[in-house]
Formats: sequence, structure tokens, C-alpha cells
Amino acid sequence: MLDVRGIKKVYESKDRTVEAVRDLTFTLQAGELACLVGPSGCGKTTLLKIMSGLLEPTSGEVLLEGKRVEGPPPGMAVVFQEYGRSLFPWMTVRENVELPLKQKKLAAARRTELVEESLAAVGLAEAHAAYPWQLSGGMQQRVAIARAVAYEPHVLLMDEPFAAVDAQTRADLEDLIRDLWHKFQVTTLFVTHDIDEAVYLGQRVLILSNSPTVIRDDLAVDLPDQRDQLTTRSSPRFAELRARVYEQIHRAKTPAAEPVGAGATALPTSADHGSTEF
Ligand SMILES: Nc1ncnc2c1ncn2[C@@H]1O[C@H](COP(=O)(O)OP(=O)(O)OP(=O)(O)O)[C@@H](O)[C@H]1O
Repeated sequence: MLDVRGIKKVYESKDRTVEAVRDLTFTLQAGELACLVGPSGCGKTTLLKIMSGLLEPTSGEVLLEGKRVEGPPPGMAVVFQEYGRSLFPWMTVRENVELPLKQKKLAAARRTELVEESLAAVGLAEAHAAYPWQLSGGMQQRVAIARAVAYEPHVLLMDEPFAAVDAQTRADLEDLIRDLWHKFQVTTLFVTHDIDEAVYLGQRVLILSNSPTVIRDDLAVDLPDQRDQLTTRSSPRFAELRARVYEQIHRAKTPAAEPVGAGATALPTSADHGSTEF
């Protein structure tokens, strides 16, 4: 449903050339929830901008439902980290969520239905008349998520959406994402540099190498579908999976990256609800 084929991106300016992404190829199946994790600066945001048609690749292509992405595709919604900048402060919560639906030229009755359903789904039915600046950071990010869901996208891309919220809010938002995914079955790619978050959320974790970036591993997360912060994160399988991701990223950051299993790597201990970030 979403094909990323041989994506390469070289940023060129007068005095500097940066090969941010070398060769990325993967496919997201319809209804899949995949996480993308990699070291800081490895090109995650670059890749997402290319996938959402905001940036042109140097070579390669992205296909959404067989159609080449050449500008923001109508069936795609993106949630960014900076919720503060993505909501309009002069519009109420309801108006913010409704705006893309107006641009989609939906009838008023359908817009009302979608706005109410999505605000209820993120637990903000009561806050529809508030302005974003009257809400906490976590609530603002819920509004941004509601806006994306109301749009009824075929694909939802999320670029480190919880990086700016506190740990408790982050855990709640992670559970919200899984609930919404179960409810709406939207194909989702969630970018994070938090290994625990990637394993907890995803059915699959794509691990990127250091820049210039390629896919280092594509890991199936065989944890039970019903997850909760306490039981899932303290299960032995969760610990094994996060150790594998950690090891891959650790090796990706060393200059002569060896394949997994070629040597011992000291792993951080899995503190309950702690996270490992890069
Ligand atoms: N507009 C640009 N011009 C030149 N170089 C850029 C530009 N945008 C990003 N880069 C470079 O491309 C590389 C990848 O950046 P990118 O922001 O995509 O990585 P990232 O994985 O999202 O980083 P982080 O995890 O720190 O947010 C970096 O070396 C960065 O300096």
C-alpha cells in the first residue's frame, strides 16, 4: 500500500554536501502499525518529509496505493512533534479539527460527525470550544491526533509526536495510539528515537543505520496484540526485543558496524517504564 523504493537524499548547499539518506526501501502493508527508529541525525525527518511529499528525493520514489507521491497526497495525514506550532491559536479545538475537512470539501453534517467522533476518541469531547493555548501540551497533541484521525487518512505518519511531553502523558498517548489504530485500522508509520516506545507500539520495528542511512533491521514484534504499560513492558519478550533493537542501534553508531551477534554489547537495564533514547 505504501512503497518506499531506493530513496536517497543529498542536501547540497554552496559550502556543504550532506548525504542524509543513502538507500531506503521498504513497504508498509495496509492496516499495519510500524515504528521507525534510528540514531539522532540519521535522516528520519528527511524520510518522512519525502514520504509526505514535502521534499523531493535525490533519487528513488514513494508510491501510495500504486501512485507516485509528488506533493502532499490527499490520503495521508502527518502529526509532527511540535504541536504548539501545528495548531492555530486563534481557532477553537473544534475549528482546528474541522479545518482540513473543509479543505476536503465535506458537507457540514459530515464534518460535525467526524469532528465529534475524533474528539471523543481522543477523550476531548468536552474541550471542543477551548483554544489550544488553554490546554496542556498533552491535550494539544491529542487535538493534533484528532485532527489527523478525523481526516480519515489511508496512511498516518507521525514524527516523534511525543518527544515534548512528560513521561506519564507520553505513556497515555502511546496507549491512545494503539486504541485508535485498533478502532480505525489506519496504516501508520511512527517515527521515534525511543527504543522502548518503538517496541511497545509497533507490530514491526524498522531500524535505521547511522547517516548515510540504510535499513539495518526489520524486526517483527511478536508481543500479544493487547498491550498495557505494566505487563507488556515487564515481559521477558519485551526485554529481548528492546535488547535486539538497542544492540542494532549501538552497532549502527560505531564506525565499523558489524552484523548482530558478532560480539557482546553491554545493554542498559530495563527500568520499569524507563526508556532508552538516542
Ligand atoms: N535542509 C537541510 N540542509 C542541509 N542538511 C540537512 C537539512 N535537513 C537535514 N539535514 C541534515 O541531514 C541529516 C539528517 O537530518 P534529519 O533531521 O532528517 O535527521 P533525524 O534522524 O530526523 O534527526 P533527529 O533524530 O535528531 O531529529 C543531518 O545530518 C542533518 O544535518
